[in-house]
Amino acid sequence: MADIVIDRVVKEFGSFRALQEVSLTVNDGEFVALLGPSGCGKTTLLRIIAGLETQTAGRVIIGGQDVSNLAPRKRGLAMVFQNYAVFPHMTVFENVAFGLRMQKAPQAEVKRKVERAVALLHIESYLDRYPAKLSGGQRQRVAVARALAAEPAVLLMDEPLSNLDALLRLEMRTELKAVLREAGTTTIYVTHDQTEAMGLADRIAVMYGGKIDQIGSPLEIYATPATRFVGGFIGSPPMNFIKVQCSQGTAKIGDAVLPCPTTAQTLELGLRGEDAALSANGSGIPFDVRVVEPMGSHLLLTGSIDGQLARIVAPPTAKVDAGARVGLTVDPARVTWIDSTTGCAVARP
Ligand SMILES: Nc1ncnc2c1ncn2[C@@H]1O[C@H](COP(=O)(O)OP(=O)(O)OP(=O)(O)O)[C@@H](O)[C@H]1O
Repeated sequence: MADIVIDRVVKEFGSFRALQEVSLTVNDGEFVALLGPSGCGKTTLLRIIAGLETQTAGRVIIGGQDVSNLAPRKRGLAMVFQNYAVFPHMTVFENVAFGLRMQKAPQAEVKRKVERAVALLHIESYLDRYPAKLSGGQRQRVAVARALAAEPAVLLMDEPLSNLDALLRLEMRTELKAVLREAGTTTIYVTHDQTEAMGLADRIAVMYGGKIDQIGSPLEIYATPATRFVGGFIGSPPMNFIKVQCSQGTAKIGDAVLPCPTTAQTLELGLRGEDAALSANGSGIPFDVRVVEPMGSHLLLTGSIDGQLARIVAPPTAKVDAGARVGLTVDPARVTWIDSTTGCAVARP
């Protein structure tokens, strides 16, 4: 079993607390993405799991063994980091074969596994080259191939696709998911790209300010964000937050009436742009359209609801002009209610 338990891990750099009692369990064979904005502590947490950084408090347990104080190479894991460290004095073939050679794998097996990994990463034509003669993206692919070839039980990755162009990135993402699933590799993957996290991960841990704000499946964190931060960070366009007056369990916005929770003093309506529909007769929540952007698959409408910024997604052929006031209908079962004071979601009524 290669499950990973992160138990109340704290990391301080001088007086700055980069991680605040982070706990997380990654099941055997599971793919968990650590997602969050720059500086939220993703890389620090990954480096602590790898043993490249020492935690101030807390424990890391891999496959039932407390590895908190073990050297990185004794933790039985493979890593791919952003700076794609490859050995400059080795050819691509020898770089990719490195882990297998360390395992003393027979030559035929080394050849077979290297061939499979390089084919996957589309670097088979560079096998005899040295890293100095490769582009940054190619070197990054060598680093990923090297980690995959050794078929590790645990794989840690920090933005491994960040230097690739958009199309290759999409292709690699799909391939990586297929390969890791097939191999049953337990993976922790750091990214600030929500599309990458949503596409790859079984579960996503959304981090903010040295803490995990929410952990859940991509659909869970999209449909039921636990905090204002998660709602605004996940989804495109980001969730809209509209301050509303709530009285006796109902909120009135224009001629729309929504049931609202009574457990919070001040509330914000969290509304996904794609969960609002243009009403046929202009009734519902009034939305003042300022800019219309035809995106091909949809129209992105930016404007305001009750003077507050909102972005709404409309069908590509909808007839909407900048400057118009339109009405929006929403399904009360699809909105999120946020307690303005705490920034946390409260249960729908
Ligand atoms: N060696 C260090 N000394 C002091 N502060 C550090 C050190 N390493 C990281 N930090 C701080 O800890 C916080 C978390 O850094 P970390 O690199 O984990 O963030 P991140 O979420 O991975 O960001 P990015 O996506 O930009 O890499 C940041 O505020 C960073 O400035």
